[in-house]
Parts: sequence; structure tokens; C-alpha cells
Amino acid sequence: MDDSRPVDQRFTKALPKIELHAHLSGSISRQCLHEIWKRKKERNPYFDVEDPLVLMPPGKVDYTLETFFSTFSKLTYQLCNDLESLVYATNSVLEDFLGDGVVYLELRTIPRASPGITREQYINTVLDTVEKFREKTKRMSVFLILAIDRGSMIAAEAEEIVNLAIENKSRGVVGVDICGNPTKGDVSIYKEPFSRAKANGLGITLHFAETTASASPSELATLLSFQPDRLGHVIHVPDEIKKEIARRKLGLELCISCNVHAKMINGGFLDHHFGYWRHEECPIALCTDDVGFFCSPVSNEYLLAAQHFSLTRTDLLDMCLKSVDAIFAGEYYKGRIQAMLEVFATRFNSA
Ligand SMILES: CNc1ncnc2c1ncn2[C@@H]1O[C@H](COP(=O)(O)O)[C@@H](O)[C@H]1O
Repeated sequence: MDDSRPVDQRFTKALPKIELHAHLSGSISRQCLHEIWKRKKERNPYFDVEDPLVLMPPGKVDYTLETFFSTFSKLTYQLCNDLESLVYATNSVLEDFLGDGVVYLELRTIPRASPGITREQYINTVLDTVEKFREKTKRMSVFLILAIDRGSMIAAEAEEIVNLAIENKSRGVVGVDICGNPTKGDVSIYKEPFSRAKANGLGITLHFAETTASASPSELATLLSFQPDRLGHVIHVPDEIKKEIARRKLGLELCISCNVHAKMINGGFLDHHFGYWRHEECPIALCTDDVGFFCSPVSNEYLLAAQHFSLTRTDLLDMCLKSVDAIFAGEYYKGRIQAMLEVFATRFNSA
């Protein structure tokens, strides 16, 4: 790489990127939500939900965790509550990641039942949409992670979701996650389902120490006992546990803009714990979390990291190469992404 040239947007967009921590419903753009809203309103003028472009005005990214979680129930889930809207939103999210230069995506979603839609229908619809998308483009590989909502789900529901994940491995489900409002729930109730997920060859990723409320020594020890392969966020982590994460070389999904805008960390970009973890051996994937809210695509996350932590083109390329180790989809896909990064490294300079 020619490090005499700065990292700029052209570089980070062309860089073949992986995205490992993106929530489907949180990744839907405001424009797409608006289109779904418009269609519903045309069909039913009494449809009683406000225009997403009014509720989420362009440029607004300062969602606190409270306003963030309530937006899903007040808006997103009122719109994406039928299969047609789910297909439309999923396609739009996939197109957005592809357009940003993502070459490997593990999209995560809570298989959500709505009136008239079962969890099975939800997940089959997302998988069908991903399959059709694969027929359209070979550039981006797409896999799914099924997530458990700690804010609302009992152990039996987690069992159900792990069963769905196991049944759908051949269709591209590669892992399971625990997400949802970190101030709620008791994660220890998910021990059995997670050990079954592991025994059945699924990858395990966990939202980890997102807030002080979800960072008690006992919660973190419980989560580490689930034998995760990767951790998301890793914000409020005591030193002893940092050492254990480094010893295990766990893959880290770091979401810089989300953590800064949602005030999940104290301070700004420069204070983000990316600055700490980049010196450890853990593979790091920069991720968007919910690009529909925080409006910073993956290419911008790499740009921000470069700008705030003085990274060169070679630093970013090395980080991407190392992060490939953390994907859940196996050796063939690791080789594929590495090859894409190598081609990029030789061709971009001369382009
Ligand atoms: C701050 N970051 C976060 N922390 C914890 N959970 C999050 C999250 N961002 C999103 N979700 C979880 O993902 C759901 C939306 O996508 P799906 O309907 O599953 O596709 C949200 O309802 C929330 O439970």
C-alpha cells in the first residue's frame, strides 16, 4: 500500500469490508422506512403512525439508549409488521451494505412474531430474500445470526430461536446472539440454549458490557461461560476481564459511531476503546450496529478510525485481514475475503 497517500473516503469505500454486527431492523434507512410508511398510508389513510422522516429527521443521530429502543416499538415494528414490508426492508438493507463496499455480511435479527406472522415465517422470509439477493450479486456474501432479546424473552423462547438457527444452518444461519435492552433481563437463563447452539456448530456472539447495568462481574462471567467466539461493544469491561478476552483472542465487533452518538462511552471518538483494543491481539471488525439510526456506513467507520487514531492505509488493510479470522462462515469464505483484500492491495494503488 502507498502510505504516502492519506486514507480517504474513496479508499475506505473501495476497501473490501466485512460487517459482523448489524441489526436488520436498525439498519433500515429512513428513506426506506418512509417508503413503507407511504405505501401503508396510501392503502389505509387511517394508518396511525407518524411519517418516519418526521420522527427521525434527516441528520438526527443523537439517540440515547432509551429513545433508541422506544423507536423500534413506536415506529420500525409498526411499519415492518407484514411480510411484504419485511422483504422490501431487507432488500434495501442488503443493497445499502453492497453499495458501501461490504463483501461479507453477517446480518443479525430477532425472529419476531407479529399478529399473523410466526417466527418461522419471519425467518423464512428473510432467508428467501437473502437467497434471491445472492442470485443477483456474487460480490457480497450474506449470512444470518439469530438474536435473542434479553429484554423480553424467557428461556423457552431462546430454545425456540436456537432450534430455528440449527434447522436453518444449511440456508445460511451461522450464529446466535443475545441483544436487546441491556438494562433488562437475566442472561443466565440462556445457558442451556447457548450450550446447545455451540454443540451444534453455531458461532456465538454476545452483546457484552454495553452499559454499566449489564457489566456486573457475575453477568460478564456468565456470558464468558457461554464460550463466545466474538463479543459486541465491550465497553464497561474491568481490567481482569479485558485480560481474559485478550487471552482468548476473541473477535471484537466495535461500533464507534453508535457508542459515541448514543453516549454509551464517555467522551468522543478519540476516547473510544478501539484505541485500547487495537494494540491487543483480538481481531477487530468495525461495525455499524444500526446504520439507520447512526447514519455512519461501514466505510465511514473505517474513515473515522483512521482520522482519529492516525491509521495508514496499510494499518486498515492489516486490520481487515486480521478480522477475517472472526467470521462464522468457515474457511472457504475466509480465503475468498483474503483474496479480495490482496487484489485490492495490489490494484488500488495503481488505479
Ligand atoms: C445499542 N445497540 C444495541 N444493543 C442491544 N440491542 C440492540 C442494539 N441495536 C439493536 N438491538 C436489538 O435489535 C433489534 C432490532 O433489530 P431486529 O428487529 O432484531 O432486526 C432491536 O429491537 C434491539 O432489540
